[in-house]
Amino acid sequence: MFSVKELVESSTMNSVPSNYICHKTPEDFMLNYETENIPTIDFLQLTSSNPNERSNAIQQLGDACRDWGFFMLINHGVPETLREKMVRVGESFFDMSKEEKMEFAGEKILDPIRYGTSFNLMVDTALFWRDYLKCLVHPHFNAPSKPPGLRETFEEYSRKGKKVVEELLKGISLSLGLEENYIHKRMNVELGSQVLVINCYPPCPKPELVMGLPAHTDHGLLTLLQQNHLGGLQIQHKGKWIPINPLPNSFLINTGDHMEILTNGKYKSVIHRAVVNTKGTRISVGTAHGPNLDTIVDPAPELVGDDNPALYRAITYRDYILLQQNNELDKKTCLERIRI
Ligand SMILES: O=C(O)CCC(=O)C(=O)O
Ligand SMILES: [Fe+2]
Repeated sequence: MFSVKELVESSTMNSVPSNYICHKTPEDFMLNYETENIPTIDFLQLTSSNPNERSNAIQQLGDACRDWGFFMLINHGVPETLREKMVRVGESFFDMSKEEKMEFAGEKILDPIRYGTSFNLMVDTALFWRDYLKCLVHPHFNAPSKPPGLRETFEEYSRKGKKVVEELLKGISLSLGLEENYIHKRMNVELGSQVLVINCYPPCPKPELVMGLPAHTDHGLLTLLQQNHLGGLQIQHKGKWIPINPLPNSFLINTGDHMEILTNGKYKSVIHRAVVNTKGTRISVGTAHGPNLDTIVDPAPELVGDDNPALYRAITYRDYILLQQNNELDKKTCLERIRI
C-alpha cells in the first residue's frame, strides 16, 4: 500500500499521478456560498431544565434534521483542549514510519483497527487523496498502542462524544413525537457501534483534479466531525455544494443513513464530500455513532402508515456496512440498494 502522505513526501510533485485523477462534471465545481442559514443547535438549550427553552431547541433540531441533515453544535461541553489533542495525536499517528503504521493495516472491513488509504482499494476505480485510521471504539474500545498518548486521548474523546450523541438522540426522538429513549432502545445504542476515523488529506498540487472523499452519505445515526485549521467539507443542499466553515469550537453533525431508514425518509442522510487544498495537511476527526452491529434496522412502525409506506427493507447494521464498503462510492447513496 502506498499512502498519499508517502507519495507527497517522496517527491516534489507538480502534478498528480493519473490513478488519482477523478472524473468531474461542471456541477461538481458549482459552489453555493450562502451559508448564513446553516442550522446551529445550542447543546445547553437542548439539555436545559427550562421546558420552554428545551422544547424550542428540540424543534430547531427536528427542523435541522428534516431540512438539512446537518447542523453545527455549539456549547457541547467537550473541552477544546481535548479536541485539539485529538487532532495532534491523529497527526502524530500519520507521522510514524510506514512500518509502524502498517502494523495497524487490518485486512477486513470490520477489523476493529484499520489504517489505510483512499476508500476501499478493492473497489476504487480512482484513488482518493486521503489516508485514514479507523477504530471501533464502542461497544469495545480498540485503538493502536502507539504513538504514546493516543489510546488515552481516543478513549476520553469517544466517551465524551457518545454522551453528546445520546442527548441528541433523545432530542431527535422527541422531535419525531416519540418517547425520549425511543431511538436509544430500538437501535440498542447501549451496545451501539461507534467508529472513530481520523482522515489525513496531505496538500495536493492540483486539488481540482482529485477528491479527498467523493460524494457519499455516512452509515449510522449521527456523525460528529471536527477538523484542524483547514476547511474542506462540503455538503449538498438543494442540489448545490456548500463549503462549510465551522463556528469556533463547534462540532459539525450530520444525520446518517440509519436515521433516514428509521424515520422512513423524514430525516434525510446528507450527501457530503471532502476536497483538498495546496496549502497544508488537513486533518478531520469523525465519529460515526450507529446501532449495535446485530440490530435489524427498518422504518419505525410509528412513522409508517397507509399513505406513508415503508421505503426501506430491513437489514442488520453489520450487513449494511458491508454493502456500503464493498461498493464503489459512486455519488449515489447506499440507501438506493435497500430501497423498496
Ligand atoms: O473530512 C471530512 O470533512 C469528511 C470526512 C467524511 O465524510 C467521512 O469520514 O465520512
Ligand atoms: Fe462522511
